[in-house]
Amino acid sequence: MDENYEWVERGYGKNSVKILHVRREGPVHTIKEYEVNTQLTLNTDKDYTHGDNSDIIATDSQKNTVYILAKNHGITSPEDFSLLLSSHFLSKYSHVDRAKVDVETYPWRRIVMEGKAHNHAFLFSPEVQHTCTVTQYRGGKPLLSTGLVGMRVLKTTQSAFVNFVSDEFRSLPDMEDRIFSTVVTAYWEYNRVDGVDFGKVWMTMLKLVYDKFAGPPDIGIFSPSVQNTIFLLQEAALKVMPEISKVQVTMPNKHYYSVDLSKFPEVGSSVNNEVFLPTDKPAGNITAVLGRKVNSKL
Ligand SMILES: O=c1[nH]c(=O)c2[nH]c(=O)[nH]c2[nH]1
Repeated sequence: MDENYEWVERGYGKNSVKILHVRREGPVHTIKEYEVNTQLTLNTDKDYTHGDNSDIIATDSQKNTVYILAKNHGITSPEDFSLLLSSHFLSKYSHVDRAKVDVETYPWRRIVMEGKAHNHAFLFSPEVQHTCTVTQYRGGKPLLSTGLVGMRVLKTTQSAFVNFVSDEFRSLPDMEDRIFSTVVTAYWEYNRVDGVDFGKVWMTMLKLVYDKFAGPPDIGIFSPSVQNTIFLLQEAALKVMPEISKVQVTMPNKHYYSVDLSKFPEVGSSVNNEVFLPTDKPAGNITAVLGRKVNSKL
């Protein structure tokens, strides 16, 4: 390669390897459906610079690896499966410098009929997506991040937005009681992967989203802003899950504006707290990453 150039990024793999794994324990079956991306970075660049393929682990072989490891080891969680794949690629091929694996899960849920869980029938339940990414360098610890993605929620009260900057650009009135709707996305990084129950962490994060967005079923929880709700969720997540090092939460503010019906005499009241205009775009884009301080004891 010309001495004026250097690699900024390099790697190759198979994207969107679709797999359904069925675990059969007598009549009770359990399924996992995933889309897996693999990416390997080699310690040589001769494949790119010289057309020398002798070190290439074909993307087709990477795809086969996904199926073979699933068959031989089973699948418990996307995190465990990604870790299995990344460590396999590094231990099997000594010329692989970095392995990266992404998993997107398909949200199947066991069907429950009259309170009884079905043995082998499932419902596609796309309320919330579970994703994860593992990046592992040779000789290094795997860096694992999990995503809780696309969870659309709405509440009709216990949300306000007042006392923000008032200047010549402001048209929004103070809102003491408004609709709050968002699509929650949370990504969190683990500070360790050994002995972690990833399924339990996932369920805990889901419960915290309910706790901090919705609150108790009868009275809810007050939100003075999307920013504050994001922080309360992040703080609670770091508090109750020591295995998490940082958490990014994004909550686009999907606005619902009260329709102005004040000019219509046939509408008895000038107050309208029933009819709203859903406004998906533009949406407020509110996000933050909260991490632990270096040397933090918590
Ligand atoms: O919770 C909110 N935060 C904002 O920053 C903002 N900006 C806005 O127009 N509405 C809202 N709501």
